[in-house]
Amino acid sequence: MTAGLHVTVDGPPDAPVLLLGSSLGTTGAMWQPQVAALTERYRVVRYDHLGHGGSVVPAGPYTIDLLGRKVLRLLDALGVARVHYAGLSLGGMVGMWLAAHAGERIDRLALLCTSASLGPAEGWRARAATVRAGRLDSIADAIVERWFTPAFAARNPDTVAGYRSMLVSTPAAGYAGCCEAIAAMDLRPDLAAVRAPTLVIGAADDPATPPEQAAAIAERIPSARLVVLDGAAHLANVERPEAVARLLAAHLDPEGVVPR
Ligand SMILES: O=C(O)CC1=CCC(=O)O1
Repeated sequence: MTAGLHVTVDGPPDAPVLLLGSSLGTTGAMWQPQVAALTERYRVVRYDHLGHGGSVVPAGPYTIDLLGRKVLRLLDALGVARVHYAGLSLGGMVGMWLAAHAGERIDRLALLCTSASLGPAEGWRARAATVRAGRLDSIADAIVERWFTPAFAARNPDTVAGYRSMLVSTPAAGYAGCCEAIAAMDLRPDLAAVRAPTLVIGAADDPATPPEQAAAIAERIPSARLVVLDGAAHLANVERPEAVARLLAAHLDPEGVVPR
């Protein structure tokens, strides 16, 4: 645990740091499909959001600002001045906040299956209340159904079960606190301040943060490029592991060799 956040670090110690932020109800383990490819060139640091995985669990509600400031404290504690950052969904929301509010710390940015404003707020507050009442398990199937396409889920029942298990292991206060952060979030006015070269990845079959949300982010960030992946729902890095690894590698090092 560093600065209250659980981190997993892989890759060469002297390589540039790539910080990975995961989605609501997952941990840094969510990024496992990309770790082998990305550690060829980067020191890959995966952190668990506040209230998730092995990180500390304050009572909440949280805000995106609070989640972002925790990441800045993490970078300070790790002694890292500047990083590349890739985040999926909630991880992307924190990434937008970091790039807008601490742009000097973010080199290149990748935002996957995320949104700058994800209403309706009442829905997120109702989900937080359900989870605070101890009923995350009762809504887990409906949540996970949006993470994977039906075809992928039919072919990979064990993978889906593993992610469901990650979801229901999330501390209730942490999950609810992050739902409340999303309810209160509007990052749209911040996006014009993002200076980092940015890759925005949407997924054609993502019902949680549909590709229109990715397009809306890319329109507002001055140096953004948009890619929409087909054959994937919300956890596009799990359904399209090689495609996501290649897109990230090419974006982070445009002059470099893209992994096979
Ligand atoms: O799990 C969901 O409901 C979809 C989602 C929204 C933000 C996030 O990180 O995941």
